Amino acid sequence: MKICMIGTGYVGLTTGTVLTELGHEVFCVDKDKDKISRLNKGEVPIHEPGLSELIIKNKQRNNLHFTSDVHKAIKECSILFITVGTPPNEDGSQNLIALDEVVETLAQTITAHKTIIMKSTVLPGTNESVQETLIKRGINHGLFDIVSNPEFLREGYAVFDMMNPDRIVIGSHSEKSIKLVKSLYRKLDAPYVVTSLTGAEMIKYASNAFLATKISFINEIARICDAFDVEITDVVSGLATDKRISPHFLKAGLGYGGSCFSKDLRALEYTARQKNIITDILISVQKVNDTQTDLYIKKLIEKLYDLSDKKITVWGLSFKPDTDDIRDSRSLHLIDKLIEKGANVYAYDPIVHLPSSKITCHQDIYESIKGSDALILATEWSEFQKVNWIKVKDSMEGSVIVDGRNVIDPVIVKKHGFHYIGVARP
Ligand SMILES: NC(=O)c1ccc[n+]([C@@H]2O[C@H](COP(=O)([O-])OP(=O)(O)OC[C@H]3O[C@@H](n4cnc5c(N)ncnc54)[C@H](O)[C@@H]3O)[C@@H](O)[C@H]2O)c1
Ligand SMILES: O=c1ccn([C@@H]2O[C@H](COP(=O)(O)OP(=O)(O)O[C@H]3O[C@H](CO)[C@@H](O)[C@H](O)[C@H]3O)[C@@H](O)[C@H]2O)c(=O)[nH]1
Repeated sequence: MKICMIGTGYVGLTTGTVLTELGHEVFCVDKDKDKISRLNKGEVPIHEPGLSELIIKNKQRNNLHFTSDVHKAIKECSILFITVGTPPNEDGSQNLIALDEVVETLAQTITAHKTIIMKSTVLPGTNESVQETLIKRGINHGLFDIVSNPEFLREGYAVFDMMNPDRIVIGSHSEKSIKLVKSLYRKLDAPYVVTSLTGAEMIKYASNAFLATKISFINEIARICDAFDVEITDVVSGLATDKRISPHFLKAGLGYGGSCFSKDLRALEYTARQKNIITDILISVQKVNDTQTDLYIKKLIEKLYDLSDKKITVWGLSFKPDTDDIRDSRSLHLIDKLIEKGANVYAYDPIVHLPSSKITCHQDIYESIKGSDALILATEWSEFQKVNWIKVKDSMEGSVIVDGRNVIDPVIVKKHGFHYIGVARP
């Protein structure tokens, strides 16, 4: 089947590429001409394990194309995916500028039947309003169907998650469209959840809200554990064996970052408020997350007394390992707070190099800790677990390590003379 992917970002590029792997022909479109030109030259604009290999393979097979000619791509294909960004506005509401642009393009272009599949995360009611707009703009109701097909991939595992989804959610009342979407994914082994347009939209928000709640829950429990000198990892082991709880998403740390959780929780809270629903749980989840980095700044101050003019090294800038994405990264929040306190911040990340005048970014991990008073591990790249701690200790001026992700073995670093501060790890 011929598919047009409108928006070639983390989701669009991965979805488009995986769909070619499933046997379809895909035209990935983006209004960012530079991105399209880089992709056509063979450059992959994002870091996502396994993605480049699949792009190269499917470009060679001539079933993956990159273009900025959206009108032509829409005309060419009867299946259109929408994968543009839906970032937050200041007040938490959803910024739909990109989606509105796409709808306008659709209104100008559609002359033959299209199945429009919404993969961008949009609030309940958005797909119905897209439908109404197209009709108002003169597109006959019989010329298109809208399906909500939210995406659940995690960055860093995007290809794996798309190939091995836990479920495929389809929101539609049209039997024909439901059949069509199922046929797109027929090679995947996953259960389908078929519901209404708004039902599918809501499933996406409820999933992210639940996952973020698990993280803030365990971070709150970690705060209590810390006060009682209880090891959080023991508590999690005890919780994880209960099948009703599950072992996943219970890693205490600096909190959740990334382009989705904070944005989606704020949008859900905002839209609920429009209906006079006060989302006490969602508000608390965000409050815990927003204050989580402060706890570790406080612990650092307790050790170093004053951060002004101290040299602090931060390892990890991306919001999680195996991605170059720094959107809402906890590491960057932490760095801002360190700078506010007068610290000189040095950083190292295996992929991300920030051209910032506020911090010094090193390309070599050992260079980054030379003369440092303290080291903070903010993102758990696997490289950090293989470092030579003797070399690190010799290079540093001080001996404090803040392990914001609980991945360093405290026994080993203490043996090398470090003062270890983990997340509820007495
Ligand atoms: N990133 C994730 O892990 C993830 C996972 C699931 C769902 N989502 C959702 O998917 C959507 C996309 O997220 P993303 O991270 O891929 O965003 P992104 O910012 O990486 O990519 C969006 C792309 O759309 C392009 N674009 C904007 N307006 C356009 C237009 N009018 N025509 C063509 N292209 C246009 C942008 O140039 C950009 O390349 C969001 O709604 C997000 O919430 C993201
Ligand atoms: O136990 C955990 C798990 C995650 N995190 C943090 O939570 C954030 C988000 O991690 P993760 O969910 O793995 O990455 P995302 O790529 O943001 O994926 C989330 O957001 C996507 C966008 O909506 C959804 O598609 C995914 O299902 C959902 O997991 C990161 O900062 C992690 O460090 C923790 O602190 N503790």
